[in-house]
Amino acid sequence: MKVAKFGGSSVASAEQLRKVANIITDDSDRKAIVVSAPGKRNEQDTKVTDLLIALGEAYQRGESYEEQLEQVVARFRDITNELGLDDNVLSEIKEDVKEVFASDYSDAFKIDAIKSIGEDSLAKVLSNYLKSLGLQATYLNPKDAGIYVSDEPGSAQILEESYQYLYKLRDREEIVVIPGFFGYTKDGKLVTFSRGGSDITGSIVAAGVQADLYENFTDVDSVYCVNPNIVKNPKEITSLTYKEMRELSYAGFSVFHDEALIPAFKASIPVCIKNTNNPNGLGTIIVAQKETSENPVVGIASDTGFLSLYVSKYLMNRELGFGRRLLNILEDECISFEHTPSGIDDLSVIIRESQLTKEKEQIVINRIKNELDPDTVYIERDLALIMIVGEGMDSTIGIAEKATSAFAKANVNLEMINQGSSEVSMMFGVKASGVEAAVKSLYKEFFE
Ligand SMILES: Nc1ncnc2c1ncn2[C@@H]1O[C@H](COP(=O)(O)OP(=O)(O)O)[C@@H](O)[C@H]1O
Ligand SMILES: N[C@@H](CC(=O)OP(=O)(O)O)C(=O)O
Repeated sequence: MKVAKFGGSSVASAEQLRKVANIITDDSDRKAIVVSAPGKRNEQDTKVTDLLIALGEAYQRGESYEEQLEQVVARFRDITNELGLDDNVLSEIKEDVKEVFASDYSDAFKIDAIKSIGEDSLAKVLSNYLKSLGLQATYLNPKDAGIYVSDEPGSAQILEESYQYLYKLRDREEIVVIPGFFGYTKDGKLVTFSRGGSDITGSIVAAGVQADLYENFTDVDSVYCVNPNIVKNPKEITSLTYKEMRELSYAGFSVFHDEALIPAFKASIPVCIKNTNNPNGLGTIIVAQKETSENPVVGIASDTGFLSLYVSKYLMNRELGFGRRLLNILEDECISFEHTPSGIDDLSVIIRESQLTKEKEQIVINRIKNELDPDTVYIERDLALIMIVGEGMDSTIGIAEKATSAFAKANVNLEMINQGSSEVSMMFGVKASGVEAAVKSLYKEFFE
């Protein structure tokens, strides 16, 4: 049994859904289908999820959301009209929106319920389309599938008990079409995963049914060794390990959600990234172990939107608990952090900028000054992280030298270097303005 997940670009229009249906009918093992909301039909288009988020924000501002609602309905009307399907889903969307806003849930849960309408509606449309083609298919809501999650709106975590319910899907004769991106708490509240979370649903379903393969269909032929939006026509990756993909997707390979690997990894299920527009291509297979290749580096990922909280104090290393108290302040202020490179008398905390708003920044700085009495404390924003990844790196000499020389050739200053204890990756912090030049230079150094 295979689980096939189709991302937003694969379900963006009737034309794309015809391709999806062909892929499903091409392989009778593709019995569990997970779908995202319709994505962009072209560069200028807007993802349905982004339209729904705008609708929710208008509601929160107390403004009319009719325009956004009509845009969402129009996206589905185009699809149902072109595929010759009934348009019940259009009135259901309007009903769902009305019901959500009339509920007594808090705004956070209301927004999650609104965000989920894209996936939920598309899953209904796809199952209707498959049935119109004569296939035995059924829409299955995540609640009925048994996808139970924590009540953390916008960043749900799967509850382990879900897997026992999902296993029962193996007994179904028909193809089940499950909306990605969300699940339900045990007391029935709808909660979404973080953005891009339909990848997570696919992995959870694959682990639940103990699939032979989790196929993730997107709009590129494979995972490339660098973001194709930075380096044109980069080399393809034919295979990589879960650990390598986890590090690369954490550090910016948005082709696959960085939390989506965990369920498949735990259940030892291979993942294959394929292109809906070229489904017979080999794609990229993600497995537990692979043959070491002659190039110890498999990929170079980069992501912007980070900041560094820098604290220095003479004899910091002699002050027991200094680091813990600093991190406690962040925890108190509900700020998660990414990395903490440190020196003898100083400590940097790398944080995603979205975590530290300007108002929170002043609160944190004042608390550090009052509670830790540092010599200096300041925040440096507009940082980017670059990750060089490869299982073979830990036994290869000279990787750091090649990397630092690539930065020098690009005339990009290094703000930070951090070698992951796993030795599968090496991380560099640079100013966001230099990230593209640095990545291009690193690609030249390691892949050309
Ligand atoms: N290393 C990479 N390899 C392939 N694609 C990448 C990589 N890094 C970023 N991407 C981007 O990820 C996109 C696919 O992810 P996404 O937009 O989420 O697709 P989907 O709509 O299928 O979910 C590609 O179109 C590409 O622009
Ligand atoms: N539609 C949701 C979930 C998702 O996974 O989308 P996509 O498969 O298009 O990345 C989002 O935009 O976050």
